[in-house]
Amino acid sequence: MSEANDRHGATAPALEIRQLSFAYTGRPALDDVSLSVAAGEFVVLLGPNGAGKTTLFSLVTRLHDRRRGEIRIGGYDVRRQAVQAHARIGVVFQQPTLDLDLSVAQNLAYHGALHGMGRGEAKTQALAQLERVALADQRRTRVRRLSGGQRRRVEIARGLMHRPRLLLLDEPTVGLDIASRRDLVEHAHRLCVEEGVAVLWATHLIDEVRPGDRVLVLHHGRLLADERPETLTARLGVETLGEAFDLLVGTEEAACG
Ligand SMILES: Nc1ncnc2c1ncn2[C@@H]1O[C@H](COP(=O)(O)OP(=O)(O)OP(=O)(O)O)[C@@H](O)[C@H]1O
Repeated sequence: MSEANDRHGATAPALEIRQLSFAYTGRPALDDVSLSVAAGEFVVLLGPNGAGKTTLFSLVTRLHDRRRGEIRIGGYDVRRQAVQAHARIGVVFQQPTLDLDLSVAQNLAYHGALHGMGRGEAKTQALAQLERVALADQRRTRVRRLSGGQRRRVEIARGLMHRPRLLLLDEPTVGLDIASRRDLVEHAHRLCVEEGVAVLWATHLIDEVRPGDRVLVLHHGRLLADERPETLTARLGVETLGEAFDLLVGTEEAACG
């Protein structure tokens, strides 16, 4: 979708957050967070439980809205230009949100209708996205019969049906085995390279970070690092990203993996 870029210049980031702060009934959950994700970029939002990752996603998607700061998607302000902004986001939530008693295709058709897509367009997009995640031949299967990894792939296909430029994934590998986790990480990287989709991947698992990924370390609602693993380890004078993470957030809260 180049419309946002046409209007806002080719350099409009897929996501831009400026000085974002948010509190749940007086308790700060995000404190002055600024970040930007370029078009087609893969960025890991790494933080232990309670760091504020889900809260940040909730503010981008406007599940919560009482906050300070600015959020733009593809150059569009999520409050003042909500329709344009939200047409450009796909989301895979931490908790699975598929209807287990519907088929894969029915789940995707429902999403297409929610996004105002015609039936024909929704069907075409659903098939194209299911092919990308190698699940086209399962489209008539009830979701209940799929494995955890397959369900997550269906959610990614669904999140991309309306052709967003930014895909938010909130701990998408929770509960999956190692091979399925690796497949999902690889798939998300391919989306960036082949489709130009920007991906913000939230996790507490260090082993989901790949060399070359940009890593945002979030802890107690504050952004403590925004750099490549190799830059971060060199800056902190340690060997591994795990050691760097321990130093930043404290060993007692260190991510596993
Ligand atoms: N609805 C809520 N009401 C009050 N406090 C909340 C609410 N949701 C989250 N919090 C608190 O806000 C902080 C950030 O939580 P958040 O869920 O955003 O973190 P997270 O990084 O996504 O963690 P996790 O990986 O455990 O989901 C935590 O201290 C959490 O207890």
